[in-house]
Amino acid sequence: MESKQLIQIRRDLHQIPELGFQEEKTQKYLLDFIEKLPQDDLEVETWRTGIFVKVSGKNPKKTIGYRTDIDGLPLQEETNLEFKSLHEGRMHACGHDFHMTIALSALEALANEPADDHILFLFQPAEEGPGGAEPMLEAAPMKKWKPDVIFALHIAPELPVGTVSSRAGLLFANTSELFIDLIGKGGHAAYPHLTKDMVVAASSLVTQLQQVVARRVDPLDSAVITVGKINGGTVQNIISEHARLEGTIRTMSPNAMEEVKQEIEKITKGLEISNDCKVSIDYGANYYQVNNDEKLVQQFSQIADQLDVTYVEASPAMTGEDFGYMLKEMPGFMFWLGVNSEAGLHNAKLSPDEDALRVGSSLVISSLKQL
Ligand SMILES: CC(=O)N[C@@H](CCC[C@H](N)C(=O)O)C(=O)O
Repeated sequence: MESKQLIQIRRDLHQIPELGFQEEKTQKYLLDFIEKLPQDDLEVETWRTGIFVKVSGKNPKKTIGYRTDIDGLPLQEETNLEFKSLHEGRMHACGHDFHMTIALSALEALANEPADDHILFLFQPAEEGPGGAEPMLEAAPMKKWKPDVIFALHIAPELPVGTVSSRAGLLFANTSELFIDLIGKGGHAAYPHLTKDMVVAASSLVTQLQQVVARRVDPLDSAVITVGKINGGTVQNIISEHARLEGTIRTMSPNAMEEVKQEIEKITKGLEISNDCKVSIDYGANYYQVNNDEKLVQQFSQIADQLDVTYVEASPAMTGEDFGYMLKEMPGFMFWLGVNSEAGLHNAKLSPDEDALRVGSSLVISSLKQL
């Protein structure tokens, strides 16, 4: 696909970001594109707001899967791009517009000239939440066309264009969302002794949660607890009877995740006693770690080399990806694609360099033909 078309597709998709399992316009855009491709070797099935596309191989010995995520984030874009998001409070701030464009360009190349092996493209909803990969694995088309190996990419703002990065073994962390509600007793700001102030309890809880990471997790292992949002109270002179924390937990092993959760439960039990309140915890969506297959990563690094793309050994990251569930079921890998943006992932000013589309596209097409 020409650079001009890659850029146009990316910009079209950038303008219509939608949240997990609400990607109706995105699905329609993708289906319209797929419908215009040569259909001889294609089979297409929709699943919720996602899509499976199988391209039959000429001399198949296996099926290679390629997955892209398709959802956006609940974030108001703050770039001045002429093609900025048309959806208020929604943004492709995690690069899924890039991911989808590269998948479409690879699909077009394969539909025009099928590889030897069967190729299965997965356009997966809800990566940012509540998680589309795990239920998509149970979908009938996945059972029917189950890949032998599978791979995916993620943009990396901190890497220059022309660079990719990956590693054998653990690439992305285990994640769990964290929602904590605290219920006490509200009242007049001047009579705190007659209330159970949940703003004070929530503040203390945020600090105590950081102690789990600093004092409960083995320093040679690692974990993150981030509280991204706190809600509580109505006005300045009313003591709040309710507060809510929203956050995420990240660990390098499923065991560490269980340990962190047990510690959080102990702390909240203590908080109930010391603040005379009720605390409830909801762990929301949980993602399994991304574990890359050593042999496939090595093959991929050689393909990058052939295309004069610089391959850099990655360190494990605390980002999460529900693609980890797919890698639990079949061998494969994920890699970072350098897109050189000063603003990082989940930042309202993220602006990846569109030259990376060409690099990603040629790498994915070559990998689909050679793995
Ligand atoms: C690549 C990336 O940024 N992924 C997200 C996955 C979100 C998982 C879930 N909603 C959570 O917040 O735990 C990430 O935040 O790492």
